[in-house]
Parts: sequence; structure tokens; C-alpha cells
Amino acid sequence: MTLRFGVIGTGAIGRDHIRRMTNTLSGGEIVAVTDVNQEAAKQAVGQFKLNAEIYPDDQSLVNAENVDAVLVTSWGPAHEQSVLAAIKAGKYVFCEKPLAATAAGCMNIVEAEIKHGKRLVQVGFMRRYDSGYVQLKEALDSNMIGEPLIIRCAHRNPSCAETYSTDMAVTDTLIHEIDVLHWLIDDDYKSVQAIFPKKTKRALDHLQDPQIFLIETERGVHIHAEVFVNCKYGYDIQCEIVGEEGIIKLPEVSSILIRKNAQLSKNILMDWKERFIDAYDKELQSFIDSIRETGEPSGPTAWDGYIAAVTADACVKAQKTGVREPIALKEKPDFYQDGSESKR
Ligand SMILES: NC(=O)C1=CN([C@@H]2O[C@H](COP(=O)(O)OP(=O)(O)OC[C@H]3O[C@@H](n4cnc5c(N)ncnc54)[C@H](O)[C@@H]3O)[C@@H](O)[C@H]2O)C=CC1
Ligand SMILES: O=C1[C@@H](O)[C@H](O)[C@@H](O)[C@H](O)[C@H]1O
Repeated sequence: MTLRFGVIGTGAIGRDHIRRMTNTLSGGEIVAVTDVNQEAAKQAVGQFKLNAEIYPDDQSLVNAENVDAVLVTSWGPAHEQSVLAAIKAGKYVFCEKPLAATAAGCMNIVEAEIKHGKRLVQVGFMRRYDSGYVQLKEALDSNMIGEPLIIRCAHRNPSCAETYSTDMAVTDTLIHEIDVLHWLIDDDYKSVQAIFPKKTKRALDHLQDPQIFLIETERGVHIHAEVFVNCKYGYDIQCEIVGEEGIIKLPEVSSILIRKNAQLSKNILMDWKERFIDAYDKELQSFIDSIRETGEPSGPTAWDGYIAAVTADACVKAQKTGVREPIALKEKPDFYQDGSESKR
């Protein structure tokens, strides 16, 4: 059975997912698209020569009879409405981060999914499918370095849009570390403090860049997470975990060694799309395969989306107060106990 997808939002990542669904993955096809900018939807259909209907809005697309699953790749604040509509219609839904713009919105989705009685939702936290992070997870799960104690990580972009604001360093960027780190060490976050170091001359007046987040987990692991979105030199993701018996580090992206002009060098990527291209392929292929094989998605859950939203709220509050802020999650419902962030 081919899974027939409707896409809500045909911007940058919407088109990237349409491309991989059409040219790279198997078992899925795009049969419907919509965008508030209808011209963008038409362009996407033309660009990828899709045999797909263009719908005027998310509701009509979700309710189309030939749509089995929905890809939500619109702006963050629009996600909740589309995901809730998909659940109401009993359709599978792959939603790019954030699951919803607020923790309350994520909880609405969690409650709707529980009421439906079966998992329908997967959140686009693709780093869990990146081979480097998977290797870190395997090392931790096999107790290779003993108990994790300290994590140092960095999320660096060469530059950002003028509209990128200080809180987006959390909601748009750090959100990936927030998701992947608690999954890696199988721990819950307890508190966070935000620190603003000297600002780069490349950041516009309204933006604090870089930023540092000091996060503590329930088991006492200390995380030092840097977000630097005008670092100029490249798109660079770093993660090092210090354990009782040793240290593990995310591998560098594979690149040829260049000997030239008396220098030995390697290239650094400039674009997130290339850095995580395999992870995006794997997360969507896994979404398709698990639904076809088991009738439910197996990747990051709506509860993971809720954890990320609560943690992001605390990080944004910490940016404003300058003091350590608590991160308080509700109790995890039984429905999600066997979810993708299962215990080590
Ligand atoms: N997992 C990842 O690494 C990434 C995730 N994202 C997430 O994907 C989402 C989209 O990001 P981009 O593609 O970069 O943004 P974008 O601005 O390029 O595209 C968003 C598109 O959604 C459309 N749109 C907005 N509201 C809509 C609505 N209510 N109904 C239908 N269409 C609507 C816009 O017209 C636009 O074409 C964001 O939530 C972003 O955080 C984006 C980049 C990478
Ligand atoms: O999700 C993403 C973007 O929205 C965000 O702006 C980038 O900082 C991230 O690295 C990318 O993965």
C-alpha cells in the first residue's frame, strides 16, 4: 500500500520533503498540497511535476478522501490547528518542529491523540536518525563511558534572517538539542539558566548572538549548549559527552582532505539541509515504513513535542530573567510509555 500524502506548507522544508518523497524514498506519494500562498503551492506542483490536487486550506486537504497522511511544514504557529484537524479526521501526521507554538498547544494534541486511542503523530526531530547521534546513543546505551556527567554542545549557523529574534535561538534552533539530548541520556530536564556573552558585531541590534544555555537534568548532568547563528564560518553541530569512564564526541562530517597552497584542510558545510540530509531521509522513510508495517508511526511522539515545548518555554523565560528557571513537566501518560524516547 502506498501512503498518500497531503503537504501543508510548500516553503523551504516542505519542498525538500516533497523532493525526497518523490525522488528518493519509497512507499509514499504526494497527492495533495496547500499553502496560504497558493502561488507557492502551484510552483511546488510544477517544480516536482506532481500529480497532486491544490487545496485552498489545511482543513479541506486533511479531509480529502485520498489523503492517508499529512505533512505539516507550514510556519510554527499554524501547526497546532493542522495537526488537530488531522487527528480529528483519523489521518497520520508528520509535523515539523515545533509541534505547536506553546506547551498548552502541544498538550491539546497529546490529549486529542490519546482520545483517538492510537498513535498518529510523529514530530520532525530528525537528529535521532543522524548516524552520528545514533552512534552516541548506542555507546551510551551499552554503558561504554559509564554514567554521563557533562555535555558540551554547539549549534552554529553561518548567518540568519533579519527576522530571526533572540527567543528564536531557543524555539527554532536550540529546540533540536533540547530534543536529542534527553533522548540520548534518557534523563529529564530540571532547570536552565541563559547567559549572554559578548555579542558578535554580525548580529543585528535586536538579536543577542551568541547565547549559552546551562541546563541541569534530574540526575545531575550539566549541559553547556551554545547557540551562535552568525558564526560566519559554516553550519556546525558539535556534541561531546563526558562520562565516568570516558568521553564520546559526535563525528565530524565526512569530507575529503585537501592539500593545497601549503595547507592541509577539510570543507565545512554551510547549510542545515545538507548536514542532515540522510537523517531527513531516514525519519520520513521510517514514518512511512512503520505505518505500513505496524499501523502506527514509531518516531518522536507528540509527548516529545510537549517536552520540547515546556523546556523551550523555560529557556525563553531564562533569557529574560537571567536566573535559573525550573523546567516542570506533567507526568508522562501511559499511552506514551513505549514511545520512541524509551528508557535505557
Ligand atoms: N527539522 C528541521 O531541521 C527544520 C524544521 N523546520 C521547520 O519547518 C517549518 C517550516 O519552515 P520553512 O520551510 O523553513 O519555512 P518557510 O517560511 O520557507 O515555509 C513555510 C511555508 O508555510 C506556508 N504557510 C504558513 N502558514 C500556513 C498555513 N496556515 N497553511 C498553509 N501554509 C502555510 C508559508 O506560506 C510558506 O510557504 C517551521 O516550523 C520550521 O521550524 C524548518 C527547517 C528545518
Ligand atoms: O530547524 C532548523 C532551522 O529552522 C534553524 O533555523 C536552524 O538553526 C537549524 O539548524 C535547522 O535544523
